[in-house]
Order: sequence, then C-alpha cells, then structure tokens
Amino acid sequence: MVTVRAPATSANLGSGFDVFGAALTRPADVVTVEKAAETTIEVTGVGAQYIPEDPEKNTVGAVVDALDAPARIHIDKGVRPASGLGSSAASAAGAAVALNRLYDRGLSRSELVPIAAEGEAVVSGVAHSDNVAPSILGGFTVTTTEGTHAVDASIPLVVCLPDVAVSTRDARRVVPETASMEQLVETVGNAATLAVGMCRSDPDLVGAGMSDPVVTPERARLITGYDDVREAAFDAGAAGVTVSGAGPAILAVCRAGRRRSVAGAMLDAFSAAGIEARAYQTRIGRGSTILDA
Ligand SMILES: Nc1ncnc2c1ncn2[C@@H]1O[C@H](COP(=O)(O)OP(=O)(O)OP(=O)(O)O)[C@@H](O)[C@H]1O
Ligand SMILES: N[C@@H](CCO)C(=O)O
Repeated sequence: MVTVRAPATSANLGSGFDVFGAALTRPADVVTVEKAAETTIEVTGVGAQYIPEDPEKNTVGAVVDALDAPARIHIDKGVRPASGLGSSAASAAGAAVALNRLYDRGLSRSELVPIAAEGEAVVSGVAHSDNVAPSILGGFTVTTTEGTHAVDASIPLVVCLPDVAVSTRDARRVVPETASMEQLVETVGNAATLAVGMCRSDPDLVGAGMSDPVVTPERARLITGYDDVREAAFDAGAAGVTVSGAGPAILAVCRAGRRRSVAGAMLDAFSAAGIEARAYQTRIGRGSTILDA
C-alpha cells in the first residue's frame, strides 16, 4: 500500500496561461493505492458527491491506464472540485506518484507529469500540465510542450474560494481566440517579470507580473464579486491579484505579514456580494509527498 499527499495548485498566475503553475502548502488530496486485479475508486472528503468513481470518468483512471497499474484506490479530497485549485489534477498527480512507487515503475517525477496530465484531458478536454506539474514537482513551474522547469520559491499567498463552482471546461470556452500585438508584448513583459520575481522570492515583483490583459478579464466575468474582491485585496496590501486557474478561486500574492488582512478583506468583499467563501492563507510549497509505503 502507498499513500501520497498531493497539494492543491494555482495555474496561470495571470500572465502565464497554460504555462505557469505553483504548488500550495494547503489544501491537499490524500491518495492511497493497493495492488488489485481490477481498478476500483472510492472518493471521500470535500465535494466527494460530485466526483465520479467510475475509472473512465475519474482523472486517476487515465493514470492507471498510462502506467498499466491496476489498483484499489482511495481518494480523500481536501481540494474541492471545480475550484480553480487544481482539484482534478491533485488526484491525478497523487495517483501517478503513488502507482509509480507501488509498481516500481522507476519513472522520474518529470516523466510522471505528462502521465498525470492525461487525467486532465478526461475532465477538461485538454491534457494541460500546468496543475499536475506543480502538484508533482512542487514550487513554481513553467510547463511547455518541451517539458517542465521547476523553481523553489518562497512566496506568501492567499486563496479565496467562493461557494460557487466553475468548471474548467466552461471557463475554457470564454478564452479569446486571438490577441493583439500590444497585448502580446504586455503579457510577455508581465510573465517575464513574474518569473524573475519567483527566482528572487520577491512577492512585489511576482504581483506586478500577474497582470494579464487577455484571458483573465473574460474569466473574471464568470465570478460574481470579482472586481470588488480584487480591489479589497489590493487595499489590504496585496501586491497582485488574479483568477486562480479557471476560477472561481481568486489568488492574491502579498508579504507574509499581510496575509491575514488580505484574507479578511477578500472574505468581507465576497460577503458584501452575498457570497459565502473561505480563505486559505498559504504559500508556495512542495510537491506530492509519499506518506506511507
Ligand atoms: N479525482 C478527481 N478530483 C476532482 N475532480 C474530478 C476527479 N475526477 C473527475 N473529476 C471531475 O473534474 C471536474 C473538476 O475539475 P475541474 O478541472 O473543472 O476543476 P478544478 O480541478 O478544481 O479546477 P482547475 O483545473 O481550474 O484548477 C468535476 O466535474 C469532477 O467531477
Ligand atoms: N490552464 C488551465 C488551468 C485550469 O486550472 C486553464 O486555465 O484552463
């Protein structure tokens, strides 16, 4: 039996659509696998009632197939589905790390990234790796078709999750098909600024680089209260605010001492819009951890 803790993640970080990702210290899924002749999946925890246990429909089923590793699998969800916190990816990442160990497949963490991404194709139609990469490798990740680069960064974060669901599949429908040259130049500049900020563990630089003129404004329309929550976070000391992944979670970067006030301000703004929410005071953290083997 192998048990793995797989962290929530935030993808895009504004300017890095489908490329940037970051592992969060919390929340996390816990995935336990045991060898079996046929694969079965049991899901408990947050939002378990919305998650299929059929291996054809659960993200971990695709990972089982890719590793040819049938197992009895238990997923204890800490990451709510349809959250923008890489819920579907956390299970797939945890399963990839756990099954690789259970069956001694000997694959490196980097080699497990495209395997876990197959699970993402099951739910969103696209095998995007920007959530599974940080959930497996930890840190700040840059994923392209050539592979993934991971950087350890110490960046304080607040994630505010409203009590509404946005599916990645729906949120991908509002992504514009084109961008102007002016928007392209602005986005490249912001993304590069963010990456330098990560390498320097500088929250102000990371926050400045989060701004995105193309995808985020369209996604923000799907989140009631977004503009007010964003403004409240900045007023409370955030250095940057954006949609986490496909939403509806909203991500703020700030200095460590500001997390409590930023979290409180974001919750108050959601409450004023009539929406219940919860906030995680977190930071960039490590990737999937084997707890028991
Ligand atoms: N193991 C799993 N964990 C969570 N969701 C799963 C899992 N397997 C299948 N799903 C389905 O995936 C969908 C949630 O995935 P989705 O990508 O929309 O949200 P997310 O992972 O929280 O968001 P994001 O990718 O934006 O961070 C739900 O429809 C859920 O039923
Ligand atoms: N890059 C993906 C991440 C989903 O979490 C998207 O924004 O659609």
